[in-house]
Amino acid sequence: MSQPDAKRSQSKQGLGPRKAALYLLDQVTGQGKLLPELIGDGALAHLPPEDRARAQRLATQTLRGLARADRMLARFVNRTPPLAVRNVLRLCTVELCGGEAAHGVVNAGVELVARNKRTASMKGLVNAVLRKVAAEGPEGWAKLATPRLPGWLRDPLKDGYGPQVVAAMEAAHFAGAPLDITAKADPEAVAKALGGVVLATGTVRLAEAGQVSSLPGFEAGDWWVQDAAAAIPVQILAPQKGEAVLDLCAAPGGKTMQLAAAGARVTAVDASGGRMKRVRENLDRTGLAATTFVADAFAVTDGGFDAILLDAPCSATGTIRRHPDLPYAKDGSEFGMLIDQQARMIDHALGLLKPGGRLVFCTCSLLPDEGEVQVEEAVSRHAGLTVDAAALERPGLDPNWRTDEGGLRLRPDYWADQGGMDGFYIALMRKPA
Ligand SMILES: C[S@@+](CC[C@H](N)C(=O)[O-])C[C@H]1O[C@@H](n2cnc3c(N)ncnc32)[C@H](O)[C@@H]1O
Repeated sequence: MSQPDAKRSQSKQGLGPRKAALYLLDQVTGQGKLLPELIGDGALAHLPPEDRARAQRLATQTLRGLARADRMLARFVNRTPPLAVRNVLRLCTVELCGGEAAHGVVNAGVELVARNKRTASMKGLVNAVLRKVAAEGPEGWAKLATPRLPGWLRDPLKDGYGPQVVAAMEAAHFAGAPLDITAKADPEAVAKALGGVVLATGTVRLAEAGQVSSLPGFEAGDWWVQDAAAAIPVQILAPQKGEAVLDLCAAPGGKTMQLAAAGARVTAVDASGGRMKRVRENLDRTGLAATTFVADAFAVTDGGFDAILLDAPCSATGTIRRHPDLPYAKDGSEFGMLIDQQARMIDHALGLLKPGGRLVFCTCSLLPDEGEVQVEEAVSRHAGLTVDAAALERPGLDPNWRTDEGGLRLRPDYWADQGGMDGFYIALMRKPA
């Protein structure tokens, strides 16, 4: 077969997207890589747009259902096969149990294993196992337990919240997430144009999204994608027109745009040049203004800001609904470094505030050590520093979400009947005048 013919035949069988999805799965589960990194590095660049979207969807769905797929496969496989074969079985199990036609999926699974010299000898096993999975189908799948988080994350979360809350978080992770949007000016008008609903905090939510860049108002810069929880830190900071606000870890810029849209004079800093490029593109698209710098936060020495937003680098464990790769790519070994860096960033940010200035510290983490504990400890390190719990009295923010030290704890299992929200921690601190 000539090369173009071979490509056409692969695409017809759906092998191209599945092969690419498998590459992503192997890299996440075997090499600890994150999907956005892999995709950013061009892992899917060789595919046409439709196949690219399908590959990404397959990898994401497989990771979201991975623990459940393993549970089903354990009934039909005696000895754990090598990772490359296991991932073919997982991918096909998720497809079969999602209602895909058995014939095509089983054939594709066998073909994928057969094409690889290292796994070809296992095609008989794959065929036999996938036929059994196909017989179970969506009904058998629905009877299995909700996928659990791996122990490195489940254990600290159980310590922080108890087993019932962790189970509710896991159910929210498994349910996935809708598309959330922040309107530059008019949420009602954006919701009407996109067929979405306006949530109590002002975020526009769409149940079905499709291609984001082709939605009405994207090109015109009327809105940007931002989880409902991620939109709350700037609401709590409540930037005023003309205030000098520093966004210390700004990329890709969702919060920078909120600050600019409120009329603040925004300085946006991020250590990553590549990510800061996205901030500039986002500002250009939305016609909003901010001064941008690529710099380490600790290298920023010009202070006197009215307010600072510190959306600190963290474990990102609050974003698993949207990033099911995270539990499999990470292992918790970064926690200590991140917690130490967050504390130092809080101290540095306080030095850049004018007397009486406000600092919002937030992380998209579920770990109290990256939230509640950071603020408690900051207050004990800095005489006169206060936490302003009154700043949390805002539309849509349930008083039950408040924490003892005066912050706000958001969890993926909140608003479960409306599609959930990312996990976040947010607190507004005031420097003494
Ligand atoms: C949670 S993300 C920020 C998200 C952003 N605020 C938004 O709403 O779009 C954390 C950011 O911190 C940046 N970062 C990590 N270490 C940094 C440092 N030492 N100085 C400045 N930025 C840093 C990362 O590049 C990343 O973009």
